[in-house]
Amino acid sequence: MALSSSCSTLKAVNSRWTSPVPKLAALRRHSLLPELRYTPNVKLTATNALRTVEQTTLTEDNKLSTYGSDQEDQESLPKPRILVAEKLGEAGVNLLKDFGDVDCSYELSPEDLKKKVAESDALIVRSGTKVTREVFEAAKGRLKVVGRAGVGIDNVDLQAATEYGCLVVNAPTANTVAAAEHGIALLASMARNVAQADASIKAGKWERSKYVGVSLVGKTLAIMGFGKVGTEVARRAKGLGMNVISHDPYAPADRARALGVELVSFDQAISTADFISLHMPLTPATKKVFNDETFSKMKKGVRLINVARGGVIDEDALVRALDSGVVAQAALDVFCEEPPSKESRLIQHENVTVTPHLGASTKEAQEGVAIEIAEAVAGALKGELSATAVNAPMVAPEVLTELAPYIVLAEKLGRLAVQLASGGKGVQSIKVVYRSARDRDDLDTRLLRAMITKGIIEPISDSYVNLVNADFIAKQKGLRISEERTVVESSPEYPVDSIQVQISNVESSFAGAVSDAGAISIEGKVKYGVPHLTCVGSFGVDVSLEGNLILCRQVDQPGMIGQVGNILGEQNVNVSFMSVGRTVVRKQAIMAIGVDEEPDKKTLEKIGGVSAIEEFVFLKL
Ligand SMILES: NC(=O)C1=CN([C@@H]2O[C@H](COP(=O)(O)OP(=O)(O)OC[C@H]3O[C@@H](n4cnc5c(N)ncnc54)[C@H](O)[C@@H]3O)[C@@H](O)[C@H]2O)C=CC1
Ligand SMILES: O=C(O)C(=O)COP(=O)(O)O
Repeated sequence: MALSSSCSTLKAVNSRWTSPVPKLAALRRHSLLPELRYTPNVKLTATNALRTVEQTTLTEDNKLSTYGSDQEDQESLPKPRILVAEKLGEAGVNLLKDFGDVDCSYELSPEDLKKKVAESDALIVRSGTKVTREVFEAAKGRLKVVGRAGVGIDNVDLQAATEYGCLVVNAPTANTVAAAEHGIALLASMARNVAQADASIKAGKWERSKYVGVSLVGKTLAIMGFGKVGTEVARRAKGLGMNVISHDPYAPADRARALGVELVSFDQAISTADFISLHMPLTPATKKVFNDETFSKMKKGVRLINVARGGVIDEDALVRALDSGVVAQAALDVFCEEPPSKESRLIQHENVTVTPHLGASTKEAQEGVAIEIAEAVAGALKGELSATAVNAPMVAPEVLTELAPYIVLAEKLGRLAVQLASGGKGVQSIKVVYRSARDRDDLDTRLLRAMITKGIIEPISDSYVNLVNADFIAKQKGLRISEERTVVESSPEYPVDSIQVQISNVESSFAGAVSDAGAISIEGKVKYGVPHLTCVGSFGVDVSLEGNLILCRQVDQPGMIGQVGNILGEQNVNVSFMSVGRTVVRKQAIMAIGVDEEPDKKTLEKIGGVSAIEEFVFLKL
């Protein structure tokens, strides 16, 4: 099929892999993600552009290499090669075969995987294949898409993928029910000793009194992480007559209420539950969150189910809790190391039931996941935008160059705003106000909005947010993000004068950040290319957004800067910036202090102990 250079439909673009196409350059101009396909050695791609922009090193060469030249026209193009490295449902494989050359090679050694990716345009994996930096290095730019046939992407080195310009997509919805059902299966079989009794009877024994179980009805189940899987577990546990509570600092209370689930604090959840089921992602904040200290707060005889990720539990501490009887039983589908060592005391413990990461392993889920990932991978190879892309912004290079410092500002404002929110209600309603001298059509705020969303969501989830998936993720998380433009009389040479992020209907950990209108409100500007915080609540400040930040609200009186500066100095914490903002002289002021290091708890307590300081908060940027 021949295409003229005026062809602009996606359908025409899509035919590129299935039939000889003479005018490659024409297609490149119309593809939504052209750089994913035709520039194996590009320095800047849709995927790595953001990283490049964050480092503000976009060069003219980069731009040229992204879009190439018309000299690369070819007479015909081969089909893309897709390496499927783990068992994938047949429907998905067939879908891929319609589109490319599919190589299903399972259980490859790391060395063989590296050899194969050098000849593959796409790679599809589940949780058993580690897609490391070495894999991307070995691919030498050939690998354009990695598809994770499932939710968790902790086995893919996303930073390396981004650096190598490789798009990563996942299949976040098709295995939700399967994971929830497995959680319920483990809950019920653990309570009734099904696995232990089965092993006993097969060993020729008949031990009826040894395997007396516990009932579920009327018992309290704490669901840690009220996301897609947690919600489905709650629905099912309710049907079993259990009293369901949940801890999820970011879940909307109305969604929980609708299911008759009470959202409670972490300590309340673990100290009152008879059963605890884990459904939070593995993030730096949740790593080993179940440890000696938290086990000691649990009700003696609690039962634990983990279908999320092994890394949220300190496995040695769990063995100690099982030995002491604090945890009566545990049912585990996931482990810090998979497969776990045969000698693992945890695996061998008589009160532990284990399955080999089977949460997503139902016929139905695997067919669903296979189709979801096959469509995402094929779509990405065709140059379409993917709703489940986890690392791919796509904006014209010249727009990226101009927006670079504002992108950094936007993410930092999002990150700061969410850290100022507290209380059990969850963040739901966010308003972004851009003040700009530009015409509406002349300012593309998608990337800025995406970065604010990223800043808000990333500290509380393992979702990776970018231009492609920001709206999708925000919607999934129940976030409503509205944007407003205010025209100001400044120079249209600069795209944005200021960005304000407001979060309404939440309590704040820092009352000074709440505006007269009752919303958490912070505003920032770019000054000399550097993002600055310029307003907190009703207080004007001016502090560069680098390192970390301490905000103090105090009585406006002399000597405050000195006192706090001395406390930080004594602990060798370097102050990078300091700014004081006040509304009425000698009444109240806000002090914004930029610090290079993270002060320890004692230092922060000392700051809080200064008599004129009414409140303070430490924020990570
Ligand atoms: N065993 C298996 O085969 C499977 C495991 N999973 C795993 O289950 C987990 C949950 O998956 P989904 O529900 O699809 O994800 P999700 O993103 O829909 O839900 C995660 C929830 O955890 C919450 N959360 C974040 N930090 C938290 C914290 N510190 N404390 C409490 N809650 C917190 C989030 O707000 C979110 O609501 C993931 O880690 C996923 O990889 C998912 C499918 C199958
Ligand atoms: O989707 C997930 O996060 C899972 O843990 C499922 O993993 P799997 O695809 O079965 O290896």
